[in-house]
Amino acid sequence: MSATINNEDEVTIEWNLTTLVRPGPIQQHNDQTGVALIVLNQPLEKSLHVIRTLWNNASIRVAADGGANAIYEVAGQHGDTTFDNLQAIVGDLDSLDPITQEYYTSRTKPAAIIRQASQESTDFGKAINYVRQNSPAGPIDIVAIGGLGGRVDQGLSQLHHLYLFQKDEHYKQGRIYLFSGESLTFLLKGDQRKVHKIRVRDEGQLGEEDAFGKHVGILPVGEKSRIWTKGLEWDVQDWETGFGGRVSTSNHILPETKVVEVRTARDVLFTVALRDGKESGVP
Ligand SMILES: Nc1ncnc2c1ncn2[C@@H]1O[C@H](COP(=O)(O)OP(=O)(O)OP(=O)(O)O)[C@@H](O)[C@H]1O
Ligand SMILES: Cc1ncc(C[n+]2csc(CCO)c2C)c(N)n1
Repeated sequence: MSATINNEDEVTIEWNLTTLVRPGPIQQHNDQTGVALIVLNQPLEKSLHVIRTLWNNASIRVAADGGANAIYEVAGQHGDTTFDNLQAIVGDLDSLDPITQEYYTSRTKPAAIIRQASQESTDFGKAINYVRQNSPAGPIDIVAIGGLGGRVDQGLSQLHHLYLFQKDEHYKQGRIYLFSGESLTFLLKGDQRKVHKIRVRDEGQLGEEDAFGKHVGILPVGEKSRIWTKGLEWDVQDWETGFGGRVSTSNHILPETKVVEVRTARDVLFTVALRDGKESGVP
């Protein structure tokens, strides 16, 4: 996942989504392997299969406060040791269950308990800062396991964190992906000279091997934008989008598309569905 300058005017930003969700090392934007995982406090059982893959692919694994309860409830308390190598629990710790804390601090490699009492930032924010301060090899991409189906303020705040922690136009501090049950969401930095090339299928991949479904949304959450797309059923050119105006939801990746291309004047959220087994992955 990298950025290359094509000519004076055009920059390609590559997003290799397929490496995130298949077993094996993940290639990051800076060509290093590994990714940091942050677990938020949302039910995990519906997407446990993908979460296990993400967990095994990660090099740093952190729970934001009550996120540790969520992993204990789906695994530890049932004798499933998949998540026992949790590295740290970070937050104000008002949600951390004492049984969860006892469990993760008594593993062979105990989790660190990092209490930050501030009531001015969320546990998600504290966890992002912790990861960024504890990645010795430099900037690291983060996958946050959340869920937008809980409280609306918390759900919108999860999206807000994608903006808050990715102010740099070149994602110099690392990219952040939000995995929320049925979809993967990330921030496309706005600049008409940038082409975001989003790989959703590998070359030669057959439809039944697809990790992603066909549904795509492009959401101008912060401000209005103009967008251009290639590879979707309803491609648009210089299309104004804004809340209260038009937004692109339920667009479809075409069956022959391996890489979706998006240009956007301003920052927008791109969201792609995970294949759920019922969906074929092709329209
Ligand atoms: N009901 C919810 N709906 C959606 N996301 C949630 C919800 N509860 C918690 N989260 C997410 O999980 C993180 C850790 O949650 P935690 O268990 O500490 O809840 P909290 O103490 O209410 O969160 P915070 O203190 O960050 O507001 C939060 O920062 C938030 O991103
Ligand atoms: C205007 C304003 N609104 C809400 C909070 C409270 N708050 C913000 S983040 C957070 C969670 C800490 O874990 C809490 C309680 C505030 N400080 N300022």
